[in-house]
Amino acid sequence: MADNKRHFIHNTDIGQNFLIDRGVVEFILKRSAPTAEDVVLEIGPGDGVLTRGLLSTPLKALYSVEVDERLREGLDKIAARDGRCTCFWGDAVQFDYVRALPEPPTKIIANLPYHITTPLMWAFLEQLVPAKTDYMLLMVQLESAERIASPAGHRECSPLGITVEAMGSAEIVRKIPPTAFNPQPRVNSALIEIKIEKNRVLANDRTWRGLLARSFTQRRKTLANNWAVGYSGSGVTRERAFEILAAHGLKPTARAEELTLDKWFALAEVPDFRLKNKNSGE
Ligand SMILES: C[S@@+](CC[C@H](N)C(=O)[O-])C[C@H]1O[C@@H](n2cnc3c(N)ncnc32)[C@H](O)[C@@H]1O
Repeated sequence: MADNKRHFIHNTDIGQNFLIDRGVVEFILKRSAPTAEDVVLEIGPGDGVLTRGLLSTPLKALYSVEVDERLREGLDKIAARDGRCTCFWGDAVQFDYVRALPEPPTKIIANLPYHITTPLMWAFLEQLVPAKTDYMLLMVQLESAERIASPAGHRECSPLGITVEAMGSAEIVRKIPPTAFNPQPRVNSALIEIKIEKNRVLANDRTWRGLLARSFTQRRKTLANNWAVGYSGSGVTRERAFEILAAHGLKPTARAEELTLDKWFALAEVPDFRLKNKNSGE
């Protein structure tokens, strides 16, 4: 591994900024505190710095998903030394977690490849939260962390952040400077902690996802304009949009970023916005 490490050429196009600050690894382990009951998923184990740290805790099993085969030798050695660790190979966004993992993870603890943060988070919410996962501690770009932790009604809020808020909580627990990584990323990073407490299948609800996606299509435009475009196939005109807004105590000029979580839940009940769920038999 040491020899590999010396000659390894990091591919920063796929987020290969490896953690070198031991203090940050220790912080992640202390904060996430895996117990003997925890099955942990790590995305992008890389050179294994966090993987080895996680294996120093009493966790029951550790599954990791890595895309870069050049890292296979080092990761195979780690797995060979500790039977609790299994590495899967492939693209973590396309990965079929439910079928491939022997057991659903209770926790996801990872230093994510930043360029795929949003699709990965949706994959976790769609596949793993309904199965078991109720805790995530993720290293992401600071800007993404701020968006995810922004509650509905806040300028920076987003469909992903609002969905996380509806399912539990998201908190930035530590900001991390570029010097914690090799090579250093051009952006600041943050550890975001997500706790799932309710609405575990919400991310699979097509009506909810469709409403948020269509409402935020052009975030500086009014909801009436976005709905008239996004729901034109369902017959939602600007006039009908004004009626829906008025019925919910909202101004005709309301924009997606102004709505509270209660309003989103109420709007998701409006028949005009209803989309059938896959496999619902409806
Ligand atoms: C930020 S590095 C983290 C490496 C290591 N865990 C650490 O903390 O230093 C991100 C890792 O994700 C891997 N990666 C990038 N894209 C991926 C993808 N689509 N699926 C799985 N792993 C990916 C990279 O190869 C890299 O090892």
